[in-house]
Amino acid sequence: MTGLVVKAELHCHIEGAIPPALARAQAKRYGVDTASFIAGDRYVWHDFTTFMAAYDEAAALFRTPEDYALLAEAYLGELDSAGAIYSEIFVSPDHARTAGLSAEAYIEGLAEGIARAKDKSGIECRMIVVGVRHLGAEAVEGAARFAASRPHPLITGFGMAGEERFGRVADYARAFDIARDAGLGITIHAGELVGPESVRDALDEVRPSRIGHGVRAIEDLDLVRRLADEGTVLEVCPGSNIALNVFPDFGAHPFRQLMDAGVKVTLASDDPPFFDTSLAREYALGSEAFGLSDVQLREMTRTAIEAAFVDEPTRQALLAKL
Ligand SMILES: Nc1ncnc2[nH]cnc12
Ligand SMILES: [Zn+2]
Repeated sequence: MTGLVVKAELHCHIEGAIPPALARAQAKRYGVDTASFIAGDRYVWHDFTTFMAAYDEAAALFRTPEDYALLAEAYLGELDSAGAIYSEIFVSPDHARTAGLSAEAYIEGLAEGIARAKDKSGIECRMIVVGVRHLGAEAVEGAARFAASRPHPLITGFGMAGEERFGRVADYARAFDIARDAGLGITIHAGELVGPESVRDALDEVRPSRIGHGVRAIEDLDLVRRLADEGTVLEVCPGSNIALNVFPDFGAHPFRQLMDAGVKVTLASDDPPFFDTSLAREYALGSEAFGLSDVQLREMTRTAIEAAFVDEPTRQALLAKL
Protein backbone atom coordinates (compact mmCIF):
# COMPACT_ATOMS: atom_id res chain seq x y z
CA MET A 1 0.00 0.00 0.00
CA THR A 2 2.82 2.41 0.86
CA GLY A 3 3.82 2.32 -2.80
CA LEU A 4 0.98 4.79 -3.33
CA VAL A 5 2.12 7.22 -0.65
CA VAL A 6 3.89 10.34 -1.85
CA LYS A 7 7.35 10.39 -0.27
CA ALA A 8 10.14 12.81 0.62
CA GLU A 9 13.60 12.08 1.98
CA LEU A 10 15.72 14.44 4.08
CA HIS A 11 18.64 12.18 4.99
CA CYS A 12 20.69 10.27 2.44
CA HIS A 13 24.46 10.47 1.96
CA ILE A 14 25.16 10.40 -1.77
CA GLU A 15 28.36 8.41 -1.23
CA GLY A 16 26.30 6.01 0.87
CA ALA A 17 23.91 5.47 -2.04
CA ILE A 18 26.47 3.83 -4.35
CA PRO A 19 25.15 0.37 -5.28
CA PRO A 20 27.89 -2.29 -4.88
CA ALA A 21 27.52 -3.24 -8.58
CA LEU A 22 28.26 0.37 -9.58
CA ALA A 23 31.21 0.49 -7.17
CA ARG A 24 32.54 -2.66 -8.81
CA ALA A 25 32.14 -1.16 -12.30
CA GLN A 26 33.97 2.00 -11.20
CA ALA A 27 36.72 -0.09 -9.60
CA LYS A 28 37.21 -2.01 -12.85
CA ARG A 29 37.56 1.26 -14.76
CA TYR A 30 40.10 2.61 -12.32
CA GLY A 31 41.94 -0.68 -11.70
CA VAL A 32 41.06 -0.91 -7.99
CA ASP A 33 40.74 -4.17 -6.03
CA THR A 34 37.44 -4.21 -4.10
CA ALA A 35 37.99 -7.51 -2.26
CA SER A 36 38.48 -5.80 1.12
CA PHE A 37 35.11 -4.04 1.08
CA ILE A 38 32.76 -5.78 -1.39
CA ALA A 39 31.88 -9.49 -1.39
CA GLY A 40 29.46 -10.60 -4.11
CA ASP A 41 26.75 -7.97 -4.21
CA ARG A 42 27.27 -6.69 -0.65
CA TYR A 43 29.50 -4.27 1.15
CA VAL A 44 31.62 -5.89 3.86
CA TRP A 45 31.55 -4.30 7.32
CA HIS A 46 30.56 -5.30 10.84
CA ASP A 47 30.37 -2.16 12.97
CA PHE A 48 30.33 1.64 12.56
CA THR A 49 34.12 1.89 12.11
CA THR A 50 34.30 -0.78 9.40
CA PHE A 51 31.13 0.62 7.80
CA MET A 52 32.87 4.02 7.52
CA ALA A 53 35.95 2.33 6.05
CA ALA A 54 33.89 0.55 3.35
CA TYR A 55 32.02 3.81 2.69
CA ASP A 56 35.30 5.70 2.21
CA GLU A 57 36.58 3.01 -0.18
CA ALA A 58 33.40 3.20 -2.29
CA ALA A 59 33.50 7.02 -2.34
CA ALA A 60 37.12 6.95 -3.55
CA LEU A 61 35.93 5.24 -6.76
CA PHE A 62 34.06 8.39 -7.87
CA ARG A 63 36.61 10.67 -9.44
CA THR A 64 35.02 12.87 -12.10
CA PRO A 65 32.00 15.19 -12.29
CA GLU A 66 30.33 12.70 -14.66
CA ASP A 67 30.82 9.85 -12.17
CA TYR A 68 28.84 11.91 -9.67
CA ALA A 69 26.27 13.08 -12.24
CA LEU A 70 25.45 9.46 -13.06
CA LEU A 71 25.22 8.53 -9.37
CA ALA A 72 22.87 11.41 -8.50
CA GLU A 73 20.73 10.80 -11.58
CA ALA A 74 20.45 7.08 -10.82
CA TYR A 75 19.61 7.62 -7.14
CA LEU A 76 16.96 10.23 -7.86
CA GLY A 77 15.48 8.03 -10.60
CA GLU A 78 15.10 5.26 -8.01
CA LEU A 79 13.45 7.67 -5.57
CA ASP A 80 11.05 8.86 -8.26
CA SER A 81 10.08 5.26 -9.02
CA ALA A 82 9.32 4.84 -5.30
CA GLY A 83 6.96 7.82 -5.36
CA ALA A 84 9.27 10.50 -3.97
CA ILE A 85 8.82 14.12 -5.00
CA TYR A 86 11.62 15.61 -2.92
CA SER A 87 15.11 14.59 -1.81
CA GLU A 88 17.93 16.15 0.13
CA ILE A 89 21.32 14.53 -0.31
CA PHE A 90 24.30 14.98 1.99
CA VAL A 91 27.36 15.83 -0.06
CA SER A 92 30.91 15.67 1.26
CA PRO A 93 33.56 17.82 -0.43
CA ASP A 94 36.18 16.09 1.75
CA HIS A 95 35.41 12.74 0.15
CA ALA A 96 35.61 14.28 -3.33
CA ARG A 97 38.97 15.90 -2.56
CA THR A 98 40.34 12.59 -1.30
CA ALA A 99 39.40 11.11 -4.69
CA GLY A 100 41.23 13.94 -6.49
CA LEU A 101 38.15 15.99 -7.40
CA SER A 102 37.78 19.65 -6.46
CA ALA A 103 34.80 20.62 -4.34
CA GLU A 104 33.54 22.83 -7.18
CA ALA A 105 33.77 20.09 -9.83
CA TYR A 106 32.09 17.64 -7.43
CA ILE A 107 29.14 19.98 -6.90
CA GLU A 108 28.85 20.73 -10.63
CA GLY A 109 28.71 16.99 -11.38
CA LEU A 110 26.06 16.36 -8.74
CA ALA A 111 24.05 19.38 -9.91
CA GLU A 112 24.13 18.03 -13.47
CA GLY A 113 22.74 14.68 -12.28
CA ILE A 114 20.07 16.45 -10.24
CA ALA A 115 19.07 18.55 -13.26
CA ARG A 116 18.83 15.47 -15.51
CA ALA A 117 16.64 13.69 -12.96
CA LYS A 118 14.40 16.73 -12.60
CA ASP A 119 14.02 16.99 -16.39
CA LYS A 120 12.98 13.34 -16.54
CA SER A 121 10.57 13.10 -13.62
CA GLY A 122 10.16 16.49 -11.96
CA ILE A 123 11.78 15.32 -8.71
CA GLU A 124 13.22 18.20 -6.68
CA CYS A 125 16.56 17.78 -4.92
CA ARG A 126 18.77 19.98 -2.75
CA MET A 127 22.29 19.42 -1.45
CA ILE A 128 23.41 19.67 2.18
CA VAL A 129 27.16 20.04 2.51
CA VAL A 130 28.48 17.96 5.39
CA GLY A 131 31.68 18.19 7.35
CA VAL A 132 33.18 14.93 8.60
CA ARG A 133 33.35 15.03 12.39
CA HIS A 134 36.30 12.68 12.82
CA LEU A 135 38.43 14.81 10.47
CA GLY A 136 38.36 17.48 13.20
CA ALA A 137 37.00 20.97 13.75
CA GLU A 138 39.26 22.67 11.23
CA ALA A 139 38.14 20.38 8.40
CA VAL A 140 34.48 20.84 9.36
CA GLU A 141 34.98 24.63 9.38
CA GLY A 142 36.52 24.31 5.92
CA ALA A 143 33.42 22.51 4.68
CA ALA A 144 31.25 25.19 6.31
CA ARG A 145 33.21 27.98 4.65
CA PHE A 146 32.82 26.26 1.29
CA ALA A 147 29.06 25.92 1.79
CA ALA A 148 28.81 29.49 3.10
CA SER A 149 30.43 30.79 -0.09
CA ARG A 150 27.19 29.58 -1.72
CA PRO A 151 28.96 27.87 -4.64
CA HIS A 152 25.70 26.55 -6.11
CA PRO A 153 22.02 27.49 -5.67
CA LEU A 154 21.08 23.86 -4.97
CA ILE A 155 23.24 23.90 -1.82
CA THR A 156 20.78 24.97 0.83
CA GLY A 157 22.01 23.37 4.03
CA PHE A 158 24.98 22.42 6.16
CA GLY A 159 25.44 19.45 8.45
CA MET A 160 27.95 17.22 10.16
CA ALA A 161 28.28 13.45 9.77
CA GLY A 162 30.96 10.96 10.77
CA GLU A 163 32.06 9.47 14.09
CA GLU A 164 29.84 10.96 16.80
CA ARG A 165 32.11 9.61 19.55
CA PHE A 166 34.91 11.89 18.30
CA GLY A 167 35.33 15.30 20.00
CA ARG A 168 32.57 17.42 21.56
CA VAL A 169 29.82 19.30 19.77
CA ALA A 170 31.15 22.60 21.16
CA ASP A 171 34.35 22.07 19.14
CA TYR A 172 32.26 22.43 15.97
CA ALA A 173 30.01 25.32 16.99
CA ARG A 174 32.00 27.83 14.92
CA ALA A 175 31.48 25.81 11.73
CA PHE A 176 27.73 25.91 12.30
CA ASP A 177 27.85 29.66 13.05
CA ILE A 178 29.55 30.22 9.69
CA ALA A 179 26.88 28.18 7.89
CA ARG A 180 23.95 29.74 9.77
CA ASP A 181 25.23 33.26 9.12
CA ALA A 182 25.26 32.41 5.41
CA GLY A 183 21.55 31.57 5.57
CA LEU A 184 21.95 27.80 5.24
CA GLY A 185 19.60 25.33 6.91
CA ILE A 186 21.23 23.46 9.79
CA THR A 187 21.12 19.77 10.65
CA ILE A 188 23.55 17.62 12.64
CA HIS A 189 24.00 13.90 13.25
CA ALA A 190 23.46 13.30 16.97
CA GLY A 191 21.90 10.68 19.22
CA GLU A 192 22.87 7.80 16.93
CA LEU A 193 26.04 6.32 18.44
CA VAL A 194 25.95 8.50 21.57
CA GLY A 195 23.09 9.00 24.03
CA PRO A 196 20.89 11.94 25.02
CA GLU A 197 23.80 14.14 26.13
CA SER A 198 24.88 14.33 22.48
CA VAL A 199 21.42 15.49 21.39
CA ARG A 200 21.28 18.04 24.20
CA ASP A 201 24.72 19.39 23.26
CA ALA A 202 23.63 19.61 19.63
CA LEU A 203 20.53 21.63 20.59
CA ASP A 204 22.50 23.93 22.91
CA GLU A 205 25.59 24.51 20.78
CA VAL A 206 24.28 24.32 17.22
CA ARG A 207 20.56 25.25 17.41
CA PRO A 208 19.59 22.99 14.46
CA SER A 209 16.06 22.90 13.06
CA ARG A 210 16.64 19.20 12.35
CA ILE A 211 18.71 16.40 13.82
CA GLY A 212 20.04 13.41 11.90
CA HIS A 213 18.83 10.34 13.83
CA GLY A 214 18.33 11.79 17.35
CA VAL A 215 16.72 8.50 18.29
CA ARG A 216 18.74 7.95 21.47
CA ALA A 217 16.96 10.98 22.93
CA ILE A 218 14.43 8.34 23.98
CA GLU A 219 16.74 7.53 26.93
CA ASP A 220 15.78 10.90 28.52
CA LEU A 221 12.09 11.78 28.54
CA ASP A 222 12.77 15.43 29.51
CA LEU A 223 14.80 15.71 26.34
CA VAL A 224 12.03 14.09 24.31
CA ARG A 225 9.66 16.74 25.68
CA ARG A 226 12.15 19.46 24.74
CA LEU A 227 12.38 18.14 21.16
CA ALA A 228 8.59 18.14 20.94
CA ASP A 229 8.26 21.63 22.49
CA GLU A 230 10.93 23.15 20.25
CA GLY A 231 9.58 21.44 17.12
CA THR A 232 12.95 19.94 16.22
CA VAL A 233 12.51 17.54 13.32
CA LEU A 234 14.21 14.16 13.53
CA GLU A 235 15.50 12.53 10.36
CA VAL A 236 14.92 8.96 11.52
CA CYS A 237 16.57 6.09 9.64
CA PRO A 238 15.31 2.88 11.27
CA GLY A 239 16.93 0.46 8.78
CA SER A 240 20.29 2.12 9.41
CA ASN A 241 19.78 2.02 13.18
CA ILE A 242 19.05 -1.71 13.18
CA ALA A 243 21.90 -2.52 10.75
CA LEU A 244 24.33 -0.57 12.96
CA ASN A 245 22.89 -2.22 16.08
CA VAL A 246 21.81 1.06 17.70
CA PHE A 247 18.72 -0.99 18.65
CA PRO A 248 18.51 -4.80 18.49
CA ASP A 249 15.37 -4.97 16.32
CA PHE A 250 12.45 -2.92 14.98
CA GLY A 251 10.36 -3.86 18.00
CA ALA A 252 12.87 -2.01 20.19
CA HIS A 253 13.11 1.03 17.88
CA PRO A 254 11.67 4.23 19.45
CA PHE A 255 10.17 5.72 16.26
CA ARG A 256 6.60 5.24 17.46
CA GLN A 257 7.32 6.44 21.03
CA LEU A 258 8.94 9.61 19.72
CA MET A 259 6.06 10.25 17.38
CA ASP A 260 3.46 9.59 20.08
CA ALA A 261 5.32 12.02 22.38
CA GLY A 262 4.75 14.76 19.80
CA VAL A 263 8.23 14.83 18.28
CA LYS A 264 8.23 15.66 14.57
CA VAL A 265 9.61 12.58 12.82
CA THR A 266 10.47 11.79 9.21
CA LEU A 267 11.79 8.58 7.59
CA ALA A 268 14.95 8.24 5.51
CA SER A 269 17.39 5.62 4.24
CA ASP A 270 20.80 7.12 5.29
CA ASP A 271 23.10 4.83 3.22
CA PRO A 272 20.66 2.48 1.50
CA PRO A 273 22.79 -0.28 -0.07
CA PHE A 274 25.02 -0.50 3.01
CA PHE A 275 21.99 -1.19 5.18
CA ASP A 276 19.91 -3.28 2.73
CA THR A 277 17.32 -0.55 2.62
CA SER A 278 15.70 2.10 0.43
CA LEU A 279 13.25 4.95 1.02
CA ALA A 280 10.48 2.60 -0.16
CA ARG A 281 11.49 0.07 2.50
CA GLU A 282 11.62 2.71 5.24
CA TYR A 283 8.06 3.79 4.41
CA ALA A 284 7.01 0.13 4.31
CA LEU A 285 8.55 -0.28 7.78
CA GLY A 286 6.61 2.79 8.88
CA SER A 287 3.49 0.80 8.15
CA GLU A 288 4.58 -2.76 9.00
CA ALA A 289 6.86 -2.18 12.01
CA PHE A 290 5.47 1.06 13.45
CA GLY A 291 1.78 0.74 12.54
CA LEU A 292 1.40 3.97 10.56
CA SER A 293 -1.58 4.30 8.24
CA ASP A 294 -1.15 5.70 4.73
CA VAL A 295 -2.71 8.95 6.00
CA GLN A 296 -0.07 9.15 8.75
CA LEU A 297 2.72 8.37 6.28
CA ARG A 298 1.47 11.15 4.02
CA GLU A 299 1.41 13.54 6.99
CA MET A 300 5.01 12.55 7.68
CA THR A 301 5.90 13.47 4.09
CA ARG A 302 4.24 16.83 4.81
CA THR A 303 6.45 17.21 7.92
CA ALA A 304 9.51 16.54 5.77
CA ILE A 305 8.53 19.12 3.17
CA GLU A 306 7.71 21.67 5.86
CA ALA A 307 11.19 21.09 7.31
CA ALA A 308 12.95 21.02 3.93
CA PHE A 309 15.74 23.45 3.19
CA VAL A 310 14.00 25.03 0.19
CA ASP A 311 12.70 28.45 -0.81
CA GLU A 312 9.04 29.11 -0.04
CA PRO A 313 7.66 28.91 -3.61
CA THR A 314 9.26 25.46 -4.02
CA ARG A 315 7.91 24.35 -0.63
CA GLN A 316 4.40 25.49 -1.57
CA ALA A 317 4.62 23.74 -4.95
CA LEU A 318 5.70 20.51 -3.21
CA LEU A 319 2.96 20.78 -0.59
CA ALA A 320 0.42 21.21 -3.38
CA LYS A 321 1.45 17.77 -4.69
CA LEU A 322 0.44 15.99 -1.47
N1 LIG B 1 24.90 6.69 9.77
C1 LIG B 1 25.87 7.60 9.72
N2 LIG B 1 26.26 8.23 10.85
C2 LIG B 1 27.23 9.15 10.82
N3 LIG B 1 27.88 9.49 9.72
C3 LIG B 1 27.53 8.89 8.57
N4 LIG B 1 28.00 9.06 7.32
C4 LIG B 1 27.33 8.23 6.53
N5 LIG B 1 26.43 7.52 7.24
C5 LIG B 1 26.53 7.93 8.52
ZN1 LIG C 1 23.49 9.91 8.10
